[in-house]
Amino acid sequence: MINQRILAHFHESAELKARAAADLAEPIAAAVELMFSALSNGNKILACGNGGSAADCQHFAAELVGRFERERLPLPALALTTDTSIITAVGNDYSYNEIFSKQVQAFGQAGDVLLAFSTSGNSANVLAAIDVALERDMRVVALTGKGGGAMGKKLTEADVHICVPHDRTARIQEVHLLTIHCLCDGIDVALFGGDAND
Ligand SMILES: O=C(CO)[C@@H](O)[C@H](O)[C@H](O)[C@H](O)COP(=O)(O)O
Ligand SMILES: [Zn+2]
Repeated sequence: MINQRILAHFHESAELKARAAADLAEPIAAAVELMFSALSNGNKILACGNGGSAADCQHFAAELVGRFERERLPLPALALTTDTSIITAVGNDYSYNEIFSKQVQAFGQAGDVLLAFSTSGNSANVLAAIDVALERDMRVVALTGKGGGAMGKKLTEADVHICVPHDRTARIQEVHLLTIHCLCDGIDVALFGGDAND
């Protein structure tokens, strides 16, 4: 019984990844271009999301500040999910919906990129962060699922929407993680050309 369920998880995840590749290659490539151009201009990437997506933000920032597969200088990426003092103060004194938007107000500058994760596309604190980012002339790379929700409707032509074609949060998150690695690889290739494994 449990083995059947495990097999089903693996099959569903593999099937989604294979099916989504064709749809997502283009927006992921656009996101690499947008991020590389921002980094090349001295701008930075701020990342926000809740729960599993908070972990995705930290995973991405770690690979940019540390490294992905190749040695290189640290790149400026900041997860807005890690400072418990800021998160608890803003959550307590204002509202949980403002825990990311206040940080975008504090750290975001024109030309920076907001990497916004939400599997539903409907998390209010991520939506508020996008509002502030757009007000500040930042670009947004949105990783969503379930049709993109309210986030999909907020984005402009200058932003990038990577929407996983699935309705199950766990499956969407699994494709988001693969996407993070594609973004890191794309940035390394833009910096150095070729591929570490060529
Ligand atoms: O990791 C998971 C589920 O796999 C959860 O922690 C999940 O991230 C949380 O329920 C989030 O609050 C969902 O928010 P969102 O993806 O809809 O923005
Ligand atoms: Zn999860």
